Amino acid sequence: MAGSKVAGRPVPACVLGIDLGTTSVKVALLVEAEQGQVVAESCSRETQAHTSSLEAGPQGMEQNVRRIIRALNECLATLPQQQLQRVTHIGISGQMHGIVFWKKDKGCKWTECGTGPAFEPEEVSHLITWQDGRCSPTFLSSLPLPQSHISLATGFGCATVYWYLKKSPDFLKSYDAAGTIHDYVVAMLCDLKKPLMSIQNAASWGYFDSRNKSWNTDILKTSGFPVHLLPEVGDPDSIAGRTISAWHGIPKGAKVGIALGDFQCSVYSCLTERTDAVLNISTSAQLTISMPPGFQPPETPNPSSAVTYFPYFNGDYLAVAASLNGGNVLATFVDMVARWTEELGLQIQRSAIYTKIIKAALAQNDSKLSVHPTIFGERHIPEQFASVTNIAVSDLSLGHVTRALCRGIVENLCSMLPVQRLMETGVRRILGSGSALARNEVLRQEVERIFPFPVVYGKDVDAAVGAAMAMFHRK
Ligand SMILES: Nc1ncnc2c1ncn2[C@@H]1O[C@H](COP(=O)(O)OP(=O)(O)O)[C@@H](O)[C@H]1O
Ligand SMILES: O=C(CO)[C@@H](O)[C@H](O)[C@H](O)[C@H](O)COP(=O)(O)O
Repeated sequence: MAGSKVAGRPVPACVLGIDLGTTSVKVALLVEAEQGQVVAESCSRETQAHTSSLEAGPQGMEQNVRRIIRALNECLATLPQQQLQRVTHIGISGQMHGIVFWKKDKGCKWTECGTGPAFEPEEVSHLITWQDGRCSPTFLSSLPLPQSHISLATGFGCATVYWYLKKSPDFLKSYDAAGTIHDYVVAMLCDLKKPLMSIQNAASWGYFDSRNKSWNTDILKTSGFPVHLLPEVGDPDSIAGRTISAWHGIPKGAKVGIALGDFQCSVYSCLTERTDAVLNISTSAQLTISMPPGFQPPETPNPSSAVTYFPYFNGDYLAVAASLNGGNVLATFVDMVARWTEELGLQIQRSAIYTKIIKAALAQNDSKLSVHPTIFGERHIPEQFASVTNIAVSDLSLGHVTRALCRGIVENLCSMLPVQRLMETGVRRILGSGSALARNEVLRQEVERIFPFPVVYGKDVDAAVGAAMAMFHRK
């Protein structure tokens, strides 16, 4: 059942948007209304998917795909059946750069659950995420030079494949398909024999030439890279296929869009003016501005540059300060407080710690502490870790430290893409997105102090909304 028509094509009645993030899964149901698309329902669930890496040890950052899909199923099970039965299109986004391997025809099995058929992962590897640190700078420099405008970094899909090829080759022999976690979900829903990947995600894997939209196949083949694992690549507005089964009440045959980058979808959910800058703080953090139509990134990257150019929609690019240090810094601080508390013999829920540190920081309007928060390094300076300076005995309360930490996260992003450059490019407004921002008033206060522009906030399901909107707006 479709709504009105646009350019002769029936407009979807109801679209499901999904975001498979690093910390949580978000889903959103969008319906056509007079004022445009509106969010009728949404849900988020933490995945708790972090798991140890058998091959890479402490440098590995891997997630259990079964837990990610379980969180997705839990989210969908909360949505009203009568709405799901109206879904005609599904837009899917997720954490970029990472890689999942699976065995073709055995990637999942479909079973009956409370809300109809659903799939469960079968012969699937862990997700090696964008936070993975197994590829040291020395290892990366031993690899062939990519023909791409984006510098190769640890946690990028192709770098991870090279690591397995050289350090654990038997691992690769078990699989004959690969993609990001959201490419995996698209492939399972549509029973794709060959995974399909959007330019947005291909650019995040490395060894991808965005200009001619192709993998560096010759470079990769010459070095023994298993090119059969590389997905087919398609434009961001492509339809990957149709669902092969009813899914949580969504009718069989629903159109599924090619999987998209989460940060591009977060931007797409709110960016309306070219004078807008988007600040997304989720597990990671990105500060982004639009590049002019027709912009093409330089042929070769500047590895020391903190700004990269990421494919967006319709051939456009975004200039992005993509920090590895966002909400994950706060999550690590909360985890540290929890562990210290447990060592002192007390138990306190991490959710309670978030509430208390935010409340303490709201009561502490300023702090002279200076926190450089890069506990995860940054891609352009991987070995510069965090530091705290100007520590006075008067500034040691939980409130001081939390306020300084929130300010440091925002200042770090501004050191990568300075306010001065935003002003020079004509930015007039900051659009805020991501759960870490939506759930933390101190972080919002520090954003509003640091940026000399009005700040407008989205919801905490922005990338899921953006993925759904992209389906509505397909040409
Ligand atoms: N109870 C909470 N209160 C405030 N912030 C929280 C809370 N729980 C998690 N967060 C923040 O939210 C971040 C995760 O945001 P989310 O949008 O779920 O990430 P992603 O999109 O990467 O999966 C965490 O890194 C943490 O900083
Ligand atoms: O690192 C970059 C871009 O290079 C980020 O924009 C990247 O998309 C994100 O870190 C990952 O997609 C993870 O996003 P999230 O889970 O933090 O929302």
